[in-house]
Order: sequence, then C-alpha cells, then structure tokens
Amino acid sequence: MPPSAITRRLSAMRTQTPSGFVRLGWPVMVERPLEWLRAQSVLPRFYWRSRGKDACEHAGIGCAHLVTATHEWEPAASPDGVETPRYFGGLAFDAEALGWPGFGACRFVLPRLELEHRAGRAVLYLNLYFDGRDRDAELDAAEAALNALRPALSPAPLTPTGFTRHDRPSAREWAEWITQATLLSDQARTPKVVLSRESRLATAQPVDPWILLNQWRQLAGDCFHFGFQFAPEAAFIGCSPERLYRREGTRLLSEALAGTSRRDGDPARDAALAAELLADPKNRRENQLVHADILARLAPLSHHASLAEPGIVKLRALQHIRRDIEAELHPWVRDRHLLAALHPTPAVGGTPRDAALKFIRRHESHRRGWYAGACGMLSHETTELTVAIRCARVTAGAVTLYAGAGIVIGSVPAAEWDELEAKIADVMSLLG
Ligand SMILES: C=C(O[C@H]1C=CC=C(C(=O)O)[C@@H]1O)C(=O)O
Ligand SMILES: [Mg+2]
Repeated sequence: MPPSAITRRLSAMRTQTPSGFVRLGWPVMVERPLEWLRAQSVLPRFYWRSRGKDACEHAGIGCAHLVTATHEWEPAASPDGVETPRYFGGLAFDAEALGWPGFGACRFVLPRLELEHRAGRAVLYLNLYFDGRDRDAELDAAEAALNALRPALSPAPLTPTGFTRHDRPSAREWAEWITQATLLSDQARTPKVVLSRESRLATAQPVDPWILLNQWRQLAGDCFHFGFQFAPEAAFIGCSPERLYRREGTRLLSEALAGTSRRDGDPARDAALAAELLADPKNRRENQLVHADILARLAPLSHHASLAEPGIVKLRALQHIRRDIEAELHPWVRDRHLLAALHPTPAVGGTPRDAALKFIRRHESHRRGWYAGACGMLSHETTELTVAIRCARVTAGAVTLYAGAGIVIGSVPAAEWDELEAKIADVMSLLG
C-alpha cells in the first residue's frame, strides 16, 4: 500500500485541476525488481537496465501514456519542472516489414507504476498524465493500479523443458546467401549486409520470460538487460552488449560494436584471439563500416564527434571489437532526429542502409520484428537505447532466438554460421 501522504494527494487532486505530468514516489522494500515484476498481473510489463555495474534497474507496469511514433513525442515537463516522464519501449528493425503482432513499429510507454532500484534502494513511482484526459478517470485509473499491486515473489528456477529446434534459414540457404552477398557485383552495391537467422525452439511447457531473463542476465554482466511484454501471448527479452546511443542533454555517446571471435578459457590463448581479432581484415572491415556510417550521420547533428581507438569487449562466449564515439549535439537535436539518423546501424542492417535493407527483405523469410531494433528509455534529460540483439521472443509454445552476422568481403559461410551459434550460446545453455 502507498503511504497515506500519497493517497491524500490523490484525493486532493479530485478537487483541483491538475495538468501535464505528475509523478508521485515513495520508498518501498523490494530487493529484486524482476521478482516484483513477475508477481504483477497488469500489462504491459517491462524491465530495463542499462550497461555498467552502477546502472539502475527499472521495472514498469501499466500504461499512463503511449507513444507510437517518435516524431510525435515531445518530452513533457511536470508543472514544477523537476520531474519529467520516462518512457520505456522500442522500435522494430524495419517499419516496412513488421511481423510480431502487438509490438508494432514503435511503442514507448510511460508506465503507470515504475519501480526504480539503485544501490540496494527501491522507489515506486505513480505516474499521472492529465493532458487531454478526464481528471477523475485518470485518478481512478491510478488508484486501480495501486489496488492491483502484488508483493514480489521469491526467485524461482526455470522449469526444465525439452524443445525441438527449427532454423530459418537452414545452413544450406545461409551458405547461398553469403555467397550471393559476397559476389563482386553485390559487394559494389552493398559492401556490408547483416544477415540473420531465427531459431524457433518449440517447447513442451511454457517458459516464463522473466525467470529466463533473470538467469540470462547473470551470464551477461557487461550488457543491457531488457524485457517487454505488451500482451499475455508474447514477451521480448534480451541481454545486448551494444549501445545505440546514450544522450545526456546535448552530450551523446554511441559506439561501433562489430567484429567477433570466440573466447578461450586459457588467458594467453584468449588474449591471442583478441589480438587476432583486432588485426583481422574481415572483422576490421565489419567494424569500420559501422563507425564510418555513424560518424557521417552524426556530422550534421553535432559540433564535433570523436572516435576512440579500437577496444575489445569480452562476453562469456565471445569477444567483439568496439570503438566508442562521443559527440556534442546541436541544441535543436531531439531523439527523433537521432533515431532517424542512427537506426538501424550497419552493425545490424548494413551499408548503404537502403541497399542492405533491400537485400535483407529479399532473402530473409522470417520477420525480425524487434530483433535488431532499438529499445530502452527515453526522457527529456537522458535517453539510452540498446541495439536489440542477443534476444528472444517468448510465446506460449516457443522460445525464438535471433542472431545475425555482418557479411563483408572475406566472409566464409561456415564461419559465419558458427558465429551465429556463439551468439545464442548463453541463452541456449539455460534452456538445456
Ligand atoms: C547482429 C548481431 O551482432 C552484431 C553485433 C556485434 C557483432 C556483429 C558481427 O560481428 O557480425 C554483428 O554486427 C547479433 O548478435 O545478432
Ligand atoms: Mg561478424
């Protein structure tokens, strides 16, 4: 139950004319936001945690305001100018080839209730949005959300479930695509195209997406962790190492994360693999095409942008080349400009963007939906979005995994197929 000061404020609002955005928060005793989220029956439900060991966890339920097109979104400020709303959601990879019922091209939600967990302390926020609304209906909806709150559950293990696996494309089709994409004629048109595979694991018993996410994130330390469930039938979860961008006011952080090799348990061999990766022409090309594109697209939006030296990101089963990008944006730049410029980057689409999208639409028979899209949190002060890779769609009868690989000159079908396997290794190890 919320403290009486909160219920009193809600009652007082019934005799006032509140406007805009109002956020009421109070401390709560919640240790594990995912277990709190799993207990709630209200949809949508979602979870977001940025990369980095000090990142805050966000869990949200219900919807106080929905944005389905980022060009419509103008960040509202509360009347006191202190609190601004935070929206959680994402974009599909390709708005012209959606698939995935219920997700749509763009869906960002201002949660009705938002749990924020930072450094062991949790605060629950109730969000109210009065613009264009009937005051009493908005207050009724807020009170109903509070009455529907349930206490957190205890951590639960993943129920073991057998599955049968079906890949689209098959290894043979994949080899044909790679051959096609690396033909000289296609290389001239699309020097890089990121091709992907859908692996559908049909399960005998339903898998709880939040239990799966909870275990998955423990294998994926230095990653963004996310989950979105808009309707009972389907949830989208994942642990991605890649930042699309983080914007703090006019300061922008982005990165080129592309180029992959496996890891080795022996530290000396692991370091040798990293050195080989940094020196390998095919992997360097994959990465180079990403940072060149991001820098070119940021140029009209920023005063200056800088590119860091290549570094290695070590994940549990693989390592990637990463080059950090930093820019100072012009003051007129909004998230809608950044999204239009940066999404999809050549780390998941290819380059040039339109030619790569055409190649993907022509060859891939599965729908990417939100795989390779962008997801995270939007707000007036800070926006942070991850590139939605290393992810799964969980439905009643299946867990469907997605993985892609950047195809450039020098790509070998069998090696790229192995790269797809390595990219789903963490979640596969949990499903047994
Ligand atoms: C497209 C994916 O990974 C991208 C990110 C890092 C490395 C990549 C690569 O080396 O091919 C991909 O560009 C995916 O995991 O589905
Ligand atoms: Mg690659």
